[in-house]
Amino acid sequence: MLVGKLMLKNPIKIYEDEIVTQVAERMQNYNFARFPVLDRDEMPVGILKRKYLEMESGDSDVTVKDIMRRVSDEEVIREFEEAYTIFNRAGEMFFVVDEKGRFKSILRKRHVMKMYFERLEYTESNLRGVIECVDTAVFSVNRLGRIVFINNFARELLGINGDKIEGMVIGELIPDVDIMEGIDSGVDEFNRNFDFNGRRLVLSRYVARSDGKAIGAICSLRDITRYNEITDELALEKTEKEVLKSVFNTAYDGLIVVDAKGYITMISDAYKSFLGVENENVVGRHVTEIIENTRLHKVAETGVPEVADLQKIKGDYIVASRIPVFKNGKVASVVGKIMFRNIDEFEKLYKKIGKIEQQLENYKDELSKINKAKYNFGDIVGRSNEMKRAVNLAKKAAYTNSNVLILGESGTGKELFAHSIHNSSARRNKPFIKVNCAAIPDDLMESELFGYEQGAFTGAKKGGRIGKFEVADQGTIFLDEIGDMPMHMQAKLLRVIQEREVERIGSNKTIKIDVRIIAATNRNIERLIEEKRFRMDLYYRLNVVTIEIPSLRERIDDIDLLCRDFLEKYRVRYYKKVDSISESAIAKLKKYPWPGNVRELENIVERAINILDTETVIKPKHLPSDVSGVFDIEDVKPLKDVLNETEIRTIVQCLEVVSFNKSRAARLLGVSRAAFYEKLDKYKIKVVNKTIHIGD
Ligand SMILES: Nc1ncnc2c1ncn2[C@@H]1O[C@H](COP(=O)(O)OP(=O)(O)OP(=O)(O)O)[C@@H](O)[C@H]1O
Repeated sequence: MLVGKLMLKNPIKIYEDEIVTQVAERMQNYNFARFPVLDRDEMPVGILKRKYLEMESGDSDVTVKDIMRRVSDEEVIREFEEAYTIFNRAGEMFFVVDEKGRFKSILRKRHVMKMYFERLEYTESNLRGVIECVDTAVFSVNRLGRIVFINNFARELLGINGDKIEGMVIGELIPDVDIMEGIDSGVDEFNRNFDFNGRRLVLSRYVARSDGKAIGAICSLRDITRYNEITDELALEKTEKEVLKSVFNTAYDGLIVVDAKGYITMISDAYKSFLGVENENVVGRHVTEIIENTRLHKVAETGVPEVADLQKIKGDYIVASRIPVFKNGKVASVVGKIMFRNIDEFEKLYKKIGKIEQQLENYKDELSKINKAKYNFGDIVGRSNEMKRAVNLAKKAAYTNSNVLILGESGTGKELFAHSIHNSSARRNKPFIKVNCAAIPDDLMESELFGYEQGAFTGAKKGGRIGKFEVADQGTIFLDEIGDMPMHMQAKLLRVIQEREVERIGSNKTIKIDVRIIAATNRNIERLIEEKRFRMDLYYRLNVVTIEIPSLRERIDDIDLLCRDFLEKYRVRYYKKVDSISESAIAKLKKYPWPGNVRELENIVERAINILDTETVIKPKHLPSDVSGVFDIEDVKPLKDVLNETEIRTIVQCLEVVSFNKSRAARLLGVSRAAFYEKLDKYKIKVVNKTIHIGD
């Protein structure tokens, strides 16, 4: 502050030659202790104390000069000097003079001090405000390391609060760092990193001095924990950007990125060379300058993606996709991609996809044919009461959703019933899945029925596999030979029936399923339960409806009907002229005990039709000798042939029973797999599409 600003506006002046009594009278109304005295050239000459004025009352010729004290040089100050310079001078009142030394006014030390103090106060409060506002922790300590001032940011960072912080020793708050170290040498210190309560802080210390001596320190602390994290993130982002850049440039197809206004920000080398601008710097140019018929800038405006759009560039059609990229709800950029450089390539691919789709449809058709039930109740031949009862019960069961258990000897038509029930039920248009429990090795049964996830076990197929229950969803699953199901699988099956959900092997997700179960067995299931080889609880779940199919022995009268049916079936199949079966042949058939039931009868009729030559009526001689009991001289065959025929028949029957599972057939026949294959080869027995062919 300059003196001129702080001096009195209207100073009182007394001249040295004035008569004291007159001056005393004039000064009566002014309550000042001292008055400035000037000569008549307006130059300061002395200081007159009021006390002296009052003491001189009667003498009329005493002048001011006689009683004043002479002014010293120290008491004179120029108007453009700094006012604080008076603090080091003696005296309370100072003469302010112009550059020629002429009196301008007076300056009182008290007044100047007050002004400076107010200004200091103002500055300090401003400073505190600023320090509170900065997002840096700031605190100051005295020489002893006690906190003098600390801003809120620092309190927060150091995790301290309360009024008593000022005065605390900083070394107790931050024990790991000696903030006062080297303070006496007056050295400032910058960016000392240290860890504090799991955060990374940076300390800077400025030494506060007075008269060249350290009197304390002002410190700032910055938390760079997040900064360090950001640095790491940035490094990662940089790597990702590099990867993106190289992907961009190695992509076979053309790639381009434009900003929200359509200016190119990235373009792949492949696209540049396609456009013939490989040697130009096109980044930063508007896309319309570089690409013919482009719509990238339009997509930037509309924000609507365009996929597989035809675009003509240099006379060629290309297929382009334009995908907008949004940031905060606005288009930030658009990525353009030429999917195929030439429409011919696209067409080729399109045709290829078309072919694959067609194949897929064919496979789907095949699959639904495989998963379809073939037979209906109309295919079940039988007039006997037992049979009629079984069919009626099956028809009633078809209308419900209940599980069905079909019991009957081998070849009695259990599968035929299962198909018919499904085809008459509301599920008829949904899958019918047959599982032969006897033909699946124990260790594969779970994956076969419930499927597995990719990587569930060594050898598991990529992508996993769907189980039969899932395939049968909404439809029917036919569990044939249920009596052969291993105990551990019975427990799992029971859970599926109760929970109505399956869990693939290797998965912890359950899949809801809606499947009707029809189970069948030719085994005496009650005995299996007694022998603890079949779970009673599962049995009760399955036999909600039990259909018992009579053996052929029990319905001998149906033999005529069945024979007529099979005759018709194989006559058509083999293009043979066959009229009928003779009464005597029927009589023979009715006497036979039929261990193989209807399947055996069907095989015998088929065989008979095959061996008919010119005759058109099947006679006893066309039946196997164990059926006909007829043994003519013509029937006598070399033992070798008989053995061969028996082997062929046994192998064929066995294969049929085990649903053509060769390993199981070999096991049942008690021969090694290799020996079984030799036999198949010897007799030229082949299994094609679940049908047995004998001969070349
Ligand atoms: N009542 C019937 N009417 C017409 N054909 C029948 C009849 N019963 C069985 N068949 C025929 O007999 C053959 C065997 O029938 P199916 O496979 O249904 O018997 P299955 O009891 O399931 O035998 P397995 O217990 O050996 O599996 C089939 O070709 C089937 O068409």
